[in-house]
Amino acid sequence: MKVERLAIPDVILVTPPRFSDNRGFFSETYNVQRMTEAGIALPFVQDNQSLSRQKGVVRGLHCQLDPHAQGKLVRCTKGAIWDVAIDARSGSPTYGKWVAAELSEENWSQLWIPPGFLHGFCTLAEESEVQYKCTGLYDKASERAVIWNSRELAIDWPVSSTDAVLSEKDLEAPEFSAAKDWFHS
Ligand SMILES: Cc1cn([C@H]2C[C@H](O)[C@@H](COP(=O)(O)OP(=O)(O)O[C@H]3O[C@@H](C)C(=O)[C@@H](O)[C@H]3O)O2)c(=O)[nH]c1=O
Repeated sequence: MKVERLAIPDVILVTPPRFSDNRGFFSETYNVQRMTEAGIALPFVQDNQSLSRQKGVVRGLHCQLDPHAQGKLVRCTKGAIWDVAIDARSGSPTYGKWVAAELSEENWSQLWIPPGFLHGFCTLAEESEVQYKCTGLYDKASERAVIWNSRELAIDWPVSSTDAVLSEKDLEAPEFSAAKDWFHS
């Protein structure tokens, strides 16, 4: 399995091998031993899947507060997304910094986003399907969001503000400064 630490080293991009033959392919998309060796050691308790019909759908930037904070292992099983992780742990040397990776049906990569990070993605193709494992259960009261195009983060999104498609809830989210006390490193 290919393992790459990104510019924020706690964020890890992994690419499990795919074994192709005349029938199609086989892949171990999660193996606790290999993921632990790669640095993804927390136990997962919930699996999620979402489908976004259009290109330019933006979901995020989301997190849950402690004790319901979630680490997420994200992959794209159909289409393609641009996946973003933002360090929201105040006191961290990379606080307020972001990293991104393209995840697609084709490149088969997965992005590990630890607890204490905001997460969001933008679809690069129609009918994009995203699946992710979470280390914490959904807890509605603990959910928090930051506006996707927060000026304070200057994320280099592959979609313009006029073309992006967001939920009403996400359009009402505050700037990143609202997140200053959400997590501590
Ligand atoms: C996240 C979540 C939502 N829901 C429900 C609430 C709501 O009625 C419906 C849709 O929820 P949302 O609009 O929040 O879905 P979405 O905008 O796709 O939210 C997701 O975005 C990405 C970026 C993440 O990182 C995820 O953790 C999650 O926050 O699904 C659950 O039942 N369980 C869950 O774990």
